[in-house]
Amino acid sequence: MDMTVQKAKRIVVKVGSSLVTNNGEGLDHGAIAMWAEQLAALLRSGHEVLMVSSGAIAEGMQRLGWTKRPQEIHQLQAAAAVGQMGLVQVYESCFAQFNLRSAQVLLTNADLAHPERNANAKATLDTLLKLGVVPIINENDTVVTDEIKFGDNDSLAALVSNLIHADLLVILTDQGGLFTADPRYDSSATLLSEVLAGDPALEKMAGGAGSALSKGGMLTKVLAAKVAALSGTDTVIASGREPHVLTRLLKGEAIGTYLRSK
Ligand SMILES: Nc1ncnc2c1ncn2[C@@H]1O[C@H](COP(=O)(O)OP(=O)(O)O)[C@@H](O)[C@H]1O
Ligand SMILES: N[C@@H](CCC(=O)OP(=O)(O)O)C(=O)O
Repeated sequence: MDMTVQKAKRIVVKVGSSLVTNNGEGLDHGAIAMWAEQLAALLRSGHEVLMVSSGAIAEGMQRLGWTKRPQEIHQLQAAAAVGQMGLVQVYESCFAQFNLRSAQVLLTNADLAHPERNANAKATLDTLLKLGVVPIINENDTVVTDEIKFGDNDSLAALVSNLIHADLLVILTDQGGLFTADPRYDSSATLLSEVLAGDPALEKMAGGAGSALSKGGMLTKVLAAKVAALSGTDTVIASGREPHVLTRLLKGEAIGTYLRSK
C-alpha cells in the first residue's frame, strides 16, 4: 500500500449498519469495543480520529420490536431517534473501557452546505480533536429525507473528510473491499487492491446494499471516495471484521481497496 496511508494524521473511520449490528440482533458491542481499542492505539501514536457511525435505524427498529424496515420516512426517523440513544450509549461505554473520551455530533449535508453552519461544525470538530476527544458522527435523521431513502453516511463521511481536511477516510464494511462485481452474486469477482478514486469504471462495478438494514451498497462508497479526493483525502474500503484492521492499515499493511486521491 502507498506510503501516504501510513503518514495519515487525520483519519475519518466510517462504519456501516451491516457492521455495527449483529444480524438483526442489536448492536455488536464486541465489534465496537474492538474498534475502540484500535482507536486508542492510534491516538497514542499521534493520529487524530473521527468516527462516522450508522446503526441508529437498525438499533431503533430492534428497540421498538420492528422486524421489517418501515417504508414511511417518519417511522424511519422515529426509529433513528430511538436507536441513536443506544448507539451513543454503546460507543460511550466501549470507548471509556480504553480511556477514550467521545462526543456525539449529528450533522446533515445541508448543514455542511451552509457557510456559517459549516464553519461552526469545523470549529467544533477541530476543537474536539485538539482535546483528544473522538467525535462520533451520524446523520441528523430527524430532519432529512433523501439521506434516509438512499442511506448515505458514506457521503456524510466524505463531506466530513472535506470539512476537516482529513488525510485518510477508512470505510469499514462487511466485505473485504471493492470487488470487480458484487461478490454476493458473482463468485468470479476479484478484490481490487489499488485504484484511482473517481475512475468512472468503478461505478459500474459497484452494486447495491448487502443487508435489509443497510442502504447504499458499494456505489455510495465509490462516490464518497471521489468526493473525499476533492480535499486530497485518500480512501480505503476494508472489512471491519478483519482483526486489528485499523492499526494494521496505519502500519502500512495492504488491506482492502486503496482508492488514491491522485
Ligand atoms: N463491487 C462490489 N464489491 C464489494 N461489495 C459490493 C460490490 N457491489 C455491491 N456490494 C455490496 O455492498 C455491500 C456493502 O454495502 P452496504 O450493505 O450498504 O454496507 P454498509 O452498511 O457497510 O454501508 C456488500 O455487502 C456487498 O454485497
Ligand atoms: N443515519 C442512519 C444511517 C443509514 C446509513 O447510511 O447506513 P449505511 O449505508 O449502512 O452506512 C442510521 O444511523 O441508521
